[in-house]
Amino acid sequence: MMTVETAKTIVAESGLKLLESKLVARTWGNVSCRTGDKTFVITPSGLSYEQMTAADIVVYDAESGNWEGSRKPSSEKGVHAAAYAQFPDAGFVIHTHQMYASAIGLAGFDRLKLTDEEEAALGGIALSKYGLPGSKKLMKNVKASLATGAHAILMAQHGALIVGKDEKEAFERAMKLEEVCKAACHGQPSTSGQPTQVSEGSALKAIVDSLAPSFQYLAYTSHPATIRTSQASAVIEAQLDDMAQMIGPKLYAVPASAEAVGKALETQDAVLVKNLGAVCKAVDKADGDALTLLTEKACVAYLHTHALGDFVNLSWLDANLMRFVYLKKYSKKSGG
Ligand SMILES: O=C(CO)[C@@H](O)[C@@H](O)COP(=O)(O)O
Repeated sequence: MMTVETAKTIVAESGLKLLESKLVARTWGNVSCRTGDKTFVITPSGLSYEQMTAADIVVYDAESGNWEGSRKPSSEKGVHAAAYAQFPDAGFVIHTHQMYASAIGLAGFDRLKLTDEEEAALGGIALSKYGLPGSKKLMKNVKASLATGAHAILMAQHGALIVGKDEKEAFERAMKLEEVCKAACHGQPSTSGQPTQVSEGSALKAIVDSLAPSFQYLAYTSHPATIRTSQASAVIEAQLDDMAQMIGPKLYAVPASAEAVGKALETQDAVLVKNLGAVCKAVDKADGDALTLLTEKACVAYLHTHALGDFVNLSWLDANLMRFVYLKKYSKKSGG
């Protein structure tokens, strides 16, 4: 078993790897490494990965529920503990909000056709029922899925939990999971059977440039899924936790004019711009990058569930509760 200090260093570095590989946005997701039969080290709750160091990593005792560290442990420590309890040989656990696994976690899981090699590489795959992030209900549902023997869990309407014997295996499984889910995802506009008008990036940029003086920071994206969704619907509802939290219960599409986009951004943090993509109102580049990634993911998820005719919107209460908690609490944590 590696030393606690070594484990803390690996976990801090893995958090940044999670962000850089776009398996998460902002401070979502979490990483842990086993240090004993009932103990592991885990990332703190709500801290940005760019500034995270080994000193921020928390030592958690799953038996007593006690923890040591200068920061509170991840709110998802329960699902990590469940993974280590289920698999004695588990050495590393990551929770992601990865795009395509999140889409398949919404719909189409029963249509996944994995080869024997893919199934073996993942260590088995299962879909767990929904529970609010950090809740006992979520932990119970993930625990039930882990009990099937699967090491890759799609957490419905949330993300994924991946278990490995070490960091290398856990990350390889996360990337393999994204690969097989992307292949099965209908959120790629080209598979939606309709032509996608590739945006005139300059038209979107012209709108952003004209609005820039009125906002602290504007980010934008012309990801094909945002264009396709802007053409398909005037509003989409949150199907995934992190959209509800960082964008809100609804994402609206408005006409491609500076006036319409500017007006929408007075009350919304992200807006789809018809035929062009999406614009996000942020405090800085990191915030803007997170918002554009979540907007792209929400659109991929919408196109996927729309193609399968299987919408799974979050309940009004859950979506608004997560938005409230995010604005009042979680969004304030990033800097520690
Ligand atoms: O979605 C959430 C938090 O809202 C969690 O599942 C996770 O992604 C991030 O939680 P922590 O920052 O680790 O407490």
